[in-house]
Amino acid sequence: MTKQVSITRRLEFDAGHRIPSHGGQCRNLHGHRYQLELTLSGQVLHSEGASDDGMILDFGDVKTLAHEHLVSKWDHAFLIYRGDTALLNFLNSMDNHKTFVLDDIPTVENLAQAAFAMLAPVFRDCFGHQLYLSRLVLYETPNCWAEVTMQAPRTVQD
Ligand SMILES: Nc1nc2c(c(=O)[nH]1)N=C([C@H](O)[C@H](O)COP(=O)(O)OP(=O)(O)OP(=O)(O)O)CN2
Ligand SMILES: [Zn+2]
Repeated sequence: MTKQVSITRRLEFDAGHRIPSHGGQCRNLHGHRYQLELTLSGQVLHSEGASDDGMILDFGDVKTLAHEHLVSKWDHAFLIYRGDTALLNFLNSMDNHKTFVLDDIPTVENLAQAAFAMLAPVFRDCFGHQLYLSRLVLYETPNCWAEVTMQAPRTVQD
């Protein structure tokens, strides 16, 4: 059996959303402080004297990349389904409103999948390290979350 090593970095951001078809409270405009956990799996670098010796990827680089490719786009934005047209038209009528349009309703399941699609290519073998995004967990509240996992690509398994 092959040993697998992983690291996890947690990030947080605030965003607004609504689930337009929801039968309960969630159809109302509201927001969450989302918590994101990114787990990266791969080879631990052995390069004596290098800044990232002994690491899969420097936690600082995980944060920088996640911020650039996801958190900066979603933090303090309203995450809206493109089919939620009345609200989308209203948000578009506001000067410089930060709105992020999604192809699916912004449930935590769909947001986690969208985040995974945005981040997986960013971390795949980044900086020439053999690594990949193996798990993403998105907490909508302390009690509610969704998780996306991915098996090792062949190059990392072998
Ligand atoms: N499967 C899903 N169910 C619900 C989602 C979702 O994205 N996926 N979203 C919501 C609401 O938007 C909200 O995020 C959760 O609200 P709630 O159930 O009230 O969660 P709390 O943690 O605040 O509940 P407490 O009972 O106060 O702990 C609803 N459902
Ligand atoms: Zn919500």
